[in-house]
Amino acid sequence: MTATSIPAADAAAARARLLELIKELAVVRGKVILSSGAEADYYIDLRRITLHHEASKLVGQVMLALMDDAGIGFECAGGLTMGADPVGTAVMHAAVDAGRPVDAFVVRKAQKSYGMGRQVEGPSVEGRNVLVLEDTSTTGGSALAAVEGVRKAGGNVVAVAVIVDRATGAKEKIEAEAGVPYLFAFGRDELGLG
Ligand SMILES: O=P(O)(O)OC[C@H]1O[C@H](OP(=O)(O)OP(=O)(O)O)[C@H](O)[C@@H]1O
Ligand SMILES: O=C(O)c1cc(=O)[nH]c(=O)[nH]1
Repeated sequence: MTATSIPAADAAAARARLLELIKELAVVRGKVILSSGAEADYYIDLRRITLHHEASKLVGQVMLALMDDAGIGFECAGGLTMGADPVGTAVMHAAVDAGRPVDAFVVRKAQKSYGMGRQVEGPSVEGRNVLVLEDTSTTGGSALAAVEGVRKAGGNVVAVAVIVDRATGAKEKIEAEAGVPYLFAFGRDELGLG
């Protein structure tokens, strides 16, 4: 299996169609309160994409191609529940379709106090190369919480990747605090939000 598992033309077509769908379905203009408590002029509701019958598969293909293009390999993919959950499973399915046994995982916001008492759910990430995913990032706080949870569980975080970057400092913060590369599939300029 070569590093690039999705043919370039297919990856480009998937990216173009996903961009169309994000613009059509996920971009909401108007005043909104964000997860951080800050106010913004627009919201990108990527749950309308990651849980969409057509877009979900494209998310997996686009994020896998993003990592392949950067030459970053990984064995597990996931992030902080819940925005990251369908991104992780989409990447898992795209990787498996390409013959690569990538597992997905979910980082709980708090460790479970009963049952297995885990914060990171799914096949173990211990000793494995882990890609931390998000649908989007503003302050980078959610992605950093996921990185912390994965590291506590013994995973080796190789990168953080998001579908849409809002250009609000998440890249700088994550790269400085987590010490791993931050990649994104689409910038806000491409969504007409620059
Ligand atoms: O970079 P940040 O400032 O952390 O903001 C980005 C986060 O905000 C949204 O999730 P939200 O916190 O609304 O929770 P949800 O995933 O449960 O919807 C989004 O899915 C990211 O996880
Ligand atoms: O910062 C956030 O809370 C946030 C921004 C955004 O565009 N989309 C989203 O789901 N969350």
